Amino acid sequence: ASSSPSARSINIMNESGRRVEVHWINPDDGSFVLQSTPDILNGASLNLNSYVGHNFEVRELPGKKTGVCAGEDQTCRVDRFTVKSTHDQVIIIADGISIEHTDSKTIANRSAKSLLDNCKVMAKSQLEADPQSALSILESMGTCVEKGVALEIERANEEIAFQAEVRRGMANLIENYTCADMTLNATEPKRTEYWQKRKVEVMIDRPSAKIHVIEDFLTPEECKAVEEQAAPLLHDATVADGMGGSKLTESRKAKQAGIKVHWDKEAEGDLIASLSRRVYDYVNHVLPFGIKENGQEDLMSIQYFGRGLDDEKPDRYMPHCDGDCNGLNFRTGQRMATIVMYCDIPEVGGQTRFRNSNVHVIPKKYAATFFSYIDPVTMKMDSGFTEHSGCPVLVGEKKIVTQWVRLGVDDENPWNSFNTREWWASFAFSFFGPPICLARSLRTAHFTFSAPKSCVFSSVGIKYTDAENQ
Ligand SMILES: O=C(O)CCC(=O)C(=O)O
Ligand SMILES: [Fe+2]
Repeated sequence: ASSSPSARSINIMNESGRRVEVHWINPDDGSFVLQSTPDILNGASLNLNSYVGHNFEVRELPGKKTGVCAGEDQTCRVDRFTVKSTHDQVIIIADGISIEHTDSKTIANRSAKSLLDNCKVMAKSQLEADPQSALSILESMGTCVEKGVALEIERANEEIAFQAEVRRGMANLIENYTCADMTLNATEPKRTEYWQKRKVEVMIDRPSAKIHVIEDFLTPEECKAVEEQAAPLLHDATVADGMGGSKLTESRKAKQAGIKVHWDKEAEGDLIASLSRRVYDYVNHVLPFGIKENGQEDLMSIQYFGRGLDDEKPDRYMPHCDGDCNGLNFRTGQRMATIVMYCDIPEVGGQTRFRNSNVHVIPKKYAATFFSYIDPVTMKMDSGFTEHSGCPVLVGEKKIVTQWVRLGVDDENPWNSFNTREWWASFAFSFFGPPICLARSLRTAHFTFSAPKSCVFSSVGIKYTDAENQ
């Protein structure tokens, strides 16, 4: 039951000075069902598992010695509450059996108020001591509030960091189990919307992290067009080996090919151009950036081939973020959204998993997973909720088309003029080039141009990665 989205765990605290009991009010017939055995003594609390919208009645009980209640004319006082949709609800039964319904918002308000009250007291006593000191009082009031707020934020950040670490640790542990669990159902959406008559399942909707699954995003014909253009260009997905070349990587095992979009043929209905247009239309439907195709990366055809259930090194894409997911500021020209479109679905494996969000997408033919990792208001990047993986493909083939979407690119500043931080660092090094890189670039003469910039200087922690390899 606790997995139902309307399930809420509520904490009832008795601060009334009296003994009370709590009844659930059955909406069908209005009958009362006692929830508290034994009675809740003053100072005690009760934890209830309930659902949003459920109603409860709190009743004062007669004193054990006096045999009567403390209300007017010895009446037993009652109050009611309804379970709200907020999480961490705390019901406080206060003096006079009056119910205070608190949650994270009211608790925050309360702590803000007490912070301010403390500062006011300080200011007041300062003012009494020296009525002429208004300006300096204003200053110390400001400092007082600032200190208090900073302390609160620091505490909250510490808590967030702690929780994130626990969450990451658990996600690491369960990655392989969840990919291997073929009985695991696709995650239930938070809500369903429609876009151009297509069903959109909203999986998470945070300011800096959104994940949508869109049905029938592309057509069989569009898939075929991409596949045909990809066929002669397919190559192993690689990352730089740090020695001036590239190598196969454990983190990403698949074939891929960049798919150029012929925008000049858009007007005549070119399939790939109209698919690409739809991608940008969707991005602009979700994000307020007015993204254009100019300067963006090509579409990417990625193909995973199953080699059987006991393949020890199956095609897969290990957990990664497509752009920055460090919670820091967006950097111009970098990726901030992705659409993964599913053309061919494997028989076993190949789910797209967002392990930190517990979002598990079982690909459907012609559907797409959209995710964005930027808060368009603060321009801060996601802090890991959109980290994702393509689970091992064991039986059958998985063919997807991915568009990594950047912000801040145009014809004059195309995506490959930005590249990553690491690229710039190693590019700078390529002019001075430590001996090992120079030697390498001489040895592989035909790679002289590209070799130096792929040098890895692990001793100084600089690594070359190109956009494709993220
Ligand atoms: O294969 C998948 O489901 C995920 C692909 C992916 O992560 C990407 O294309 O960036
Ligand atoms: Fe990815």
